[in-house]
Amino acid sequence: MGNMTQEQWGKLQQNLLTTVGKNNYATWIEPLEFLEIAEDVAVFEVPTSFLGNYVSQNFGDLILHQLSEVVENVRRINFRVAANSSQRPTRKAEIVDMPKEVQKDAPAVVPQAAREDLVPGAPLDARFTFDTFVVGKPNELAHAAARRVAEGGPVTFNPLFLYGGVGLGKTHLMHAIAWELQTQRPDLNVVYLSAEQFMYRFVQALRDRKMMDFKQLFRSVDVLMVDDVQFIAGKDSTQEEFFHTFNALVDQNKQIIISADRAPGEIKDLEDRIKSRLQCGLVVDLHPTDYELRLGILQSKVELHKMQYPGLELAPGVLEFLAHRISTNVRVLEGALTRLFAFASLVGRPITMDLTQDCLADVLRASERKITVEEIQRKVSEHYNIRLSDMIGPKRVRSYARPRQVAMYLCKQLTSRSLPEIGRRFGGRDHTTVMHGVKRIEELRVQDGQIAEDLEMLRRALEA
Ligand SMILES: Nc1ncnc2c1ncn2[C@@H]1O[C@H](COP(=O)(O)OP(=O)(O)OP(=O)(O)O)[C@@H](O)[C@H]1O
Repeated sequence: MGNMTQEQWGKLQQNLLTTVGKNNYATWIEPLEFLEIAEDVAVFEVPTSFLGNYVSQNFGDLILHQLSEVVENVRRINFRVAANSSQRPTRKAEIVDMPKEVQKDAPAVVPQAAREDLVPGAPLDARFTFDTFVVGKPNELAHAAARRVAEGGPVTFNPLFLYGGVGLGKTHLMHAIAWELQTQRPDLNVVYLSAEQFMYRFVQALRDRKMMDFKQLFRSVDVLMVDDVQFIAGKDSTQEEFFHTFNALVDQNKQIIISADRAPGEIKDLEDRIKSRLQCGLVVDLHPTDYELRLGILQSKVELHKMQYPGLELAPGVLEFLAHRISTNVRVLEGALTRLFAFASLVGRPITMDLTQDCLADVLRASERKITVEEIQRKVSEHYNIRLSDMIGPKRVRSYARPRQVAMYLCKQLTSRSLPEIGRRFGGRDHTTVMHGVKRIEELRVQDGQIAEDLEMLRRALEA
């Protein structure tokens, strides 16, 4: 039988720190208090049984191995939960200044879902599966990446970062991944929640002095999905905690999936170190829908409505009309269809073109297409295969200058922006520069067949 002094345990902890990394160490090893070696069992005190179980499963062998180099005949480790652990004085990690989110952003009453201490995830929507997700050109890459992650195989890109405008299917894809993983890999602990819920839970843990539980909970998931991460921009303490959670999981090679309404680099008030972390894996965007995708989505949703309202007739051309006219986002498209079916069934008439126009007059008016300068810049930079930042930036080489002029020309043609306004959105250029650019493209349009063709293609893509 051997024994170990606190000093030896201190040294051993140092070794463990280098082996498991700073984050894991702070979360899992530091809270262990060495008590004694009784017979061949090394006994540690832990603040919660959860921590004990986790350490035992994930670091047990490692600790045992390192212990056996210092003391003879240790064969097992035992974790004893500290008596009165819930009333124990707060540990170092829990003594945190209340962040400003607590006073400023968090509501006085934390939503019910956020109070379920031991369940970090939010419920999944049963309708959001891969089966119901319609794939088209604008979302095929995001869909393929989501499918890959949903296989639950070795982590190849971490994180998967999905971004795109409102209502384009980010949440749908994330839920689909979660459903699929739950079926294929029930052994994995998959957690989905919005960045807002992450913040509520963090704030609640601070208030209740349960930061250790919070950290353990989030660091023990196998797949973490955080929706709408732009929400934590400007919320310093939440960002800080998110960053640590993120790093701890990446260190353990656990899959992370993040969504946002824009690319990581474009989220304002998000710390640079987080931005760069978010860009480390695969960043894919969901493009605005095109006509074919909208029609596909409508056709698939119509099947459900027909089941709900059997016998309701749908005149040919109505879906095509809606796909053409409502191009804002899928949520609006779905809402329009639901309303149309409900209305037709109430008045007991078939869904004709006339009825559609009556019933949806406001939606149709509201979604009259307004093309923005940003959309034009994006489409044109994609078309010429240059980065958006180079199009807007100061470089004057021909390979950037020509696309820039094309984009300026299209802004003049397709938006109601003035020349000085357009100049401002192209990196603060003068209106005379814009004027020159527009003139140059007008000339080239006549002389150069390729430019004329590019312009036509871009215009059609923007007006789709
Ligand atoms: N490709 C698609 N196929 C089928 N349904 C879709 C598709 N894309 C979006 N939807 C539907 O559109 C609605 C909005 O999608 P979702 O909530 O996933 O959007 P989001 O990108 O997360 O938007 P937000 O930025 O508002 O959170 C959902 O009902 C979803 O099922």
